[in-house]
Amino acid sequence: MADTQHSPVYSANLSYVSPKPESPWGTYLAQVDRVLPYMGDLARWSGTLLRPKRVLIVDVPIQLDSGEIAHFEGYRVQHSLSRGPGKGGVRYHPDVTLEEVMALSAWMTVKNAAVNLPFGGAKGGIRLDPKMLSNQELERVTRRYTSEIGIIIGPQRDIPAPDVNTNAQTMAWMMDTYSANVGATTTGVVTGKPISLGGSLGRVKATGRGVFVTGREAMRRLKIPMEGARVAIQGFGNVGANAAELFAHSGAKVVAVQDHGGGVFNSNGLDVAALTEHVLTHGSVAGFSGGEILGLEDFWGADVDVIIPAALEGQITERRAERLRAKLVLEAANGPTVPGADDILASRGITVLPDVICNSGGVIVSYFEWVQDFSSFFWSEEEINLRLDKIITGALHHIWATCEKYNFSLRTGAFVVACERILQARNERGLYP
Ligand SMILES: NC(=O)C1=CN([C@@H]2O[C@H](COP(=O)(O)OP(=O)(O)OC[C@H]3O[C@@H](n4cnc5c(N)ncnc54)[C@H](O)[C@@H]3O)[C@@H](O)[C@H]2O)C=CC1
Ligand SMILES: O=C(O)CCC(=O)C(=O)O
Repeated sequence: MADTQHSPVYSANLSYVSPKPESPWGTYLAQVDRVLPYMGDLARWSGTLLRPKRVLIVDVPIQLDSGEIAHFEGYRVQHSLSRGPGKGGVRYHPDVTLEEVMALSAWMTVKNAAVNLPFGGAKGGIRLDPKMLSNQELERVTRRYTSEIGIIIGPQRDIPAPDVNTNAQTMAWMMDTYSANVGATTTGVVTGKPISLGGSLGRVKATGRGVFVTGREAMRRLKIPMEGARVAIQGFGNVGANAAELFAHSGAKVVAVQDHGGGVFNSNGLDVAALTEHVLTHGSVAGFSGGEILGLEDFWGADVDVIIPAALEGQITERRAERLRAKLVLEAANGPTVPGADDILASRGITVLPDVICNSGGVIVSYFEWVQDFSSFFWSEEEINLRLDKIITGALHHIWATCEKYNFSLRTGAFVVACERILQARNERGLYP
């Protein structure tokens, strides 16, 4: 499956960002560029994809434990509201920028449409290093950020969720602050909450589960046996660790893992449960005694069948794409592959299962949580996992069939299916006044 080289033609020339081709927003533009020629008359709405609907930058001041006042820059971007309320996570990271959040929100729009959820796309973030803040400081920053973005979020407007360095506790603080500000307990304003506050069973593991389920289906199609398959994973947080557990449980061998602190390798397969325990106590896979040290770049050249980037954007560069030995890349992270690397992987016959389908398990179960909160009727974990499996495999097989029919890469096929739905909705809504 292949298509043409990436060279952005369409650009919205926004005054507030100047993306580089390999930056997250530049990557997103190159991906859209590739599908607009297939949109027919709907392409007249291309600006809907190339411009975020709403961009909010907020100053988040808090008092530190020392008594000092600190200011953090926060963002909430609603890329599209054409198919429903905004939906997408909130990231805490020292490298968060407006441009990154724009790209992440746009990928949410595409993801939600690719799996046909009734949402637009949004994302938020605060530029901070959570390791440098106490739990009390994190709570203060979360509550103040929620109040600042409170003017644009809400259960029918835009529903945040966890992403990198945020979790169920962060969502509980957000839900409580929003509820206090509007004067009513509003569980549906965020998803990924603790179960006791209207959270859904299965949400914590949902993204990793979706990566495993889509990976399993892709492996079947590519005739890569699960039993004994060698797997490498970058990122051992919520997504990477849960995906690792499911692959190991199904007979695959997780031989290489890398996180922000270092890498570990064991050709017989790492003990995933012991590694998870090690990360809980030490904060990183570094120093794990059940494997050898694996160098930063050696991770990308590891002899594996499947490689799973589950950390940050832009990790599979052109140089790393030349080194990869895997047959299949499962994009658990958002935007892990730069456009030039996509072309190299395609020319080397390496299949890339794109983020917008591969990591959609999280937002699918967030959708279930939102629905359960509205009806105050909660489902069993078994029911949730079955419904997740059905939606994600149905979406994957539809996209795969589209790719086979038109000779698209899986990324282009997923974008074609999703963008058609987004632009169709926009077209049918029309312009007002
Ligand atoms: N949490 C969720 O439900 C969803 C997350 N994602 C995406 O999955 C990815 C991971 O998210 P989470 O697991 O939630 O975050 P997390 O905060 O739980 O874990 C992040 C992991 O990435 C590692 N990491 C950070 N910088 C790194 C670097 N420079 N090199 C190697 N590893 C590095 C960290 O050590 C950690 O293991 C992100 O791209 C996120 O946007 C996508 C869909 C949903
Ligand atoms: O669960 C959600 O609403 C969004 C998760 C997310 O941020 C993502 O899929 O990248």
